[in-house]
Amino acid sequence: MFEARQTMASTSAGDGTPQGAAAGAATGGRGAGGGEWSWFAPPEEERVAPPSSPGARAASPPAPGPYVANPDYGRFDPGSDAVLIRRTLEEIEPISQAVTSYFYALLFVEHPRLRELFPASMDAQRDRLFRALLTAARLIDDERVLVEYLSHLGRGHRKYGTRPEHYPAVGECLIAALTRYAVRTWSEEAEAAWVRAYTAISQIMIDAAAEDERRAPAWWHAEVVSHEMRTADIAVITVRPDQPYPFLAGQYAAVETPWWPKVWRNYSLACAPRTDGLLVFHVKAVPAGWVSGALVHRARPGDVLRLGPPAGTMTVDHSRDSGLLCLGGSTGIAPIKALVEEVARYGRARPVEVFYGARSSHDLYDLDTMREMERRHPWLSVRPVVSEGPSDGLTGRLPDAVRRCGPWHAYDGYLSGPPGMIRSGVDALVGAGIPSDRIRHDSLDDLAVAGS
Ligand SMILES: NC(=O)C1=CN([C@@H]2O[C@H](COP(=O)(O)OP(=O)(O)OC[C@H]3O[C@@H](n4cnc5c(N)ncnc54)[C@H](OP(=O)(O)O)[C@@H]3O)[C@@H](O)[C@H]2O)C=CC1
Repeated sequence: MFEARQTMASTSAGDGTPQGAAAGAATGGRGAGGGEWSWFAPPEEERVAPPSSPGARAASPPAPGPYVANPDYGRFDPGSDAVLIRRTLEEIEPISQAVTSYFYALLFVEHPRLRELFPASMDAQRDRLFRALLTAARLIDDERVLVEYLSHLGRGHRKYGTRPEHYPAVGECLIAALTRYAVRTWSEEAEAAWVRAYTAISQIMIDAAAEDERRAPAWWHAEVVSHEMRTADIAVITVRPDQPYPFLAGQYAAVETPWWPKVWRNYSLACAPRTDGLLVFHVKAVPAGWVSGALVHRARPGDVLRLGPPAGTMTVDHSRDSGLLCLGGSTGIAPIKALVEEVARYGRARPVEVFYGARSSHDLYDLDTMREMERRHPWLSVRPVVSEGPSDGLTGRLPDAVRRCGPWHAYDGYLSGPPGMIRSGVDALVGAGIPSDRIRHDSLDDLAVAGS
């Protein structure tokens, strides 16, 4: 069903119950995996792959050529195929756990070598696959956004060691899982639509990865150079990447620690690009958080982390003159601080209003630094907001405090913090007259697993 022009082996999904499947698919435990949706994590041996060229560490050999489905299936039709695909997804959404468990079980039984590419615990991985499918299905008739999303996904998969020849195996097992569970909506037409869609999706991801490989490494090693505890559970961690890390202020990076291989989490960079090349992260250890706990309580200078490529669109648009209205909740102040540094670095004064929220004054762990920046930059105003206890600033919830000030219609909005804060913050900013296309924040789906 799925073929590749060059090196891809043809695979067969089989249609029976995979023996011992559950054992391979899920090992239990709390969610783990990357901070972005992923189907693959890197094989152990690739973690020490040497750079292929002085400038860029390529994780894999050149792509073996375009991946194509059997031409009998024809080209993907965004109109009629999208209808069939959405019908299938609606049917399996309530039983997505069973479908994805079966999918991974089948994948690991049919392709046991692929098991080693994934983290030990598959719980979060299962959710991620389904969310990626839902997102792709939702965007399927918006080609520009879909290509952007899948290209990002394809580039992000390089750090897991994903190769073009992995895609047919995934495709075969996905179709087999859908065949088994989407009993009401499955048909020959539905299957053909899924094959076409999956082929198109894979090709975009493969192409984006291959293009990215020509200009950037798949990951960076980064040595911890300082580790400063700011509260009992928040650390400010500075790292030195092994080669230049080109990013924009306001972006985030996936981080893997040596203690939880193949488990990646997204953290915002808390600085604008610096001349010394160092990067800063603010990390809060969340209860039972594998990566955040390790970064806060275990990491020390000299430890080496891995970083995925920078991502995120919460960046400063220097072609605009409008002010920046920034809401940072707790460690969400990290990218806001980067944005302030970026405005200062660029050298064109624009009003920047920062609302920095936390539960109590004690939790405003970076207020002194923000106040210091405020003293240096007349265009910057920093207002702390606490929801409990005494405050030398505003009290109440962050979005409510912003609503009470203003007017804000001439500002661009930037939000960073817990997903609930971002949702109600967006409502507050829209209510204050800022059009939604001038409001930036990271994807709420990415945030759902970030920081854990
Ligand atoms: N790029 C980004 O968007 C980044 C996001 N983060 C995220 O920030 C979070 C930090 O967590 P944590 O320290 O526990 O945050 P807290 O729960 O302590 O919340 C921080 C602030 O946000 C407010 N807030 C929380 N939920 C809501 C809501 N539903 N509506 C309105 N205001 C709300 C809090 O008010 P109250 O005390 O009243 O609840 C508080 O002022 C993590 O989820 C992390 O992933 C971190 C860094 C970057």
